[in-house]
Amino acid sequence: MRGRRMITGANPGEPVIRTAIFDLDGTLLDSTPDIAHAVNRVFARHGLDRTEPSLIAEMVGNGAQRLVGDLLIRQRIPAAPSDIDYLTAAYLEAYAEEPLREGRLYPHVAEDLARLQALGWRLGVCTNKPQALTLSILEATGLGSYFLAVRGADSVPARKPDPGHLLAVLEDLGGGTALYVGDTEVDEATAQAAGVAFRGVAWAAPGRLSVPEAARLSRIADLAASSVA
Ligand SMILES: O=C(O)COP(=O)(O)O
Repeated sequence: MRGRRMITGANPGEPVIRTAIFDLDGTLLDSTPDIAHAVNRVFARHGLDRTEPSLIAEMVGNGAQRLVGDLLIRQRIPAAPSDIDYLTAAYLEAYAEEPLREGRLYPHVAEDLARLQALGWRLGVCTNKPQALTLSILEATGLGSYFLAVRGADSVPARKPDPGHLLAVLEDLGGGTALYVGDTEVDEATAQAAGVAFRGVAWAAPGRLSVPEAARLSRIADLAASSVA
């Protein structure tokens, strides 16, 4: 064991899990204000409607392209794939200018990741954000050093809910048994398809998870206490 403290499973003989992979938006970081700011800025430039951040929070999780496409559908704007490509590129460019404007880590995230790391956990990120933006945000929030593997949507052949996305992060971490921690149905479906145990966070937006509230993590550090699948 690499950690200073021995973690034992609930029942003797059950495997002890010390690998955790995290979703980013809505799980580690409340990025809704920054996503909303960037996408609304670009939409306004093209005479399109503004969308309330609270509604955007319900739509994030399937990547930038899908968010832009879904916002256009909501506004009943017929758009060719090339229009969606163009607006997505403009949105991501605007976002990259201010990767951390008003976005904030959820309470205790940094200290809890530090605790898991100190206990010898291998930690990774599996997000549908683009890789470069993900790395900028991890650096800006000071979380970068906790993760041994990070994969954004454009660093794999197919993004979440394709199980290959999560499994690529797990392979980067050396394989074995892991937990995936997320806040949306996309994360839940990805974990299920990959055969990885899932933990939902207590601060997920209403209606996005089927995991009962009582079974959700109220703190990330709670993973250390329930590390058996
Ligand atoms: O959809 C996105 O842009 C990112 O979402 P995720 O970090 O929850 O995967």
